[in-house]
Amino acid sequence: MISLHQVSKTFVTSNSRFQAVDAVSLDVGAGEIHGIIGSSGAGKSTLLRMINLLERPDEGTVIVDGEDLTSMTAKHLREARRSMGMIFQSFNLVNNRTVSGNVAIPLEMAGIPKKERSERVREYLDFVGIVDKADEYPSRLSGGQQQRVAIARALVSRPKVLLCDEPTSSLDPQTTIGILDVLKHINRTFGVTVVIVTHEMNVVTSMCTTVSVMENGSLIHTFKADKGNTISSEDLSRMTATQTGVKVGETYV
Ligand SMILES: Nc1ncnc2c1ncn2[C@@H]1O[C@H](COP(=O)(O)OP(=O)(O)OP(=O)(O)O)[C@@H](O)[C@H]1O
Repeated sequence: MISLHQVSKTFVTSNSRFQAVDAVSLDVGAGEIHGIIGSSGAGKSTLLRMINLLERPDEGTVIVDGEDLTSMTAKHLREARRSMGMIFQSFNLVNNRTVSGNVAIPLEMAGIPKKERSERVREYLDFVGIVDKADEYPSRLSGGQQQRVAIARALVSRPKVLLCDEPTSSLDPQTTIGILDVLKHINRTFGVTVVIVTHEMNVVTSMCTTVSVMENGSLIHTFKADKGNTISSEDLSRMTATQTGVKVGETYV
């Protein structure tokens, strides 16, 4: 479903250059839940953002669902991006729009008629369990509820891929479990391929079927779970703390 081939990214500022991602190749199969772990600054978010070309790689190719995003025109890329949803640690909701108004944004941009828009918004708010909050504003919701709105907004275009950048890092453990359940449910119900950047051990062990470990911009290891299972903590424990950047509570494994 996702194939990154030798992608690299260097950030250039007025007085420095920093290679965040260095010739990484990665394949994520359809229906997988793929974790990206590694210590802070290893290049995880940059790699994730290259999948939908929020960061355009300096070199290499990005192929999603058989299409080479790196060689597309801007118009074609905008269309291709509709098959990829994305959620963030900080939710990124529009505060002066209601919950429904937020979820409707991708449908408005795609020119979906109002009646169909309302039905789809309701369907996905129902799916994430917050249809009763449809007319509230984001500031009146808890962090977990806000992330559910963001998930509904990412799903409403019926994407094939969901990119998650530390989606539970600002949530408490109980709320995290609820959000992970929603993400697993999305994967099982719609067959959506999920790629998730995380620092949290329970995210990896409770849902990931494959995991990439990044260090200094390179992909240094990939784990695959046994068929039908998720990655075990024993597998991860073979890596050193600095390599995985994954923590249980405050303890790195
Ligand atoms: N837009 C940018 N301009 C300049 N440098 C950047 C930019 N984005 C990222 N970087 C640098 O690239 C490196 C990798 O960043 P990235 O966010 O991908 O790491 P990460 O592994 O996700 O880190 P963390 O776990 O702390 O979020 C960091 O040193 C960061 O400062």
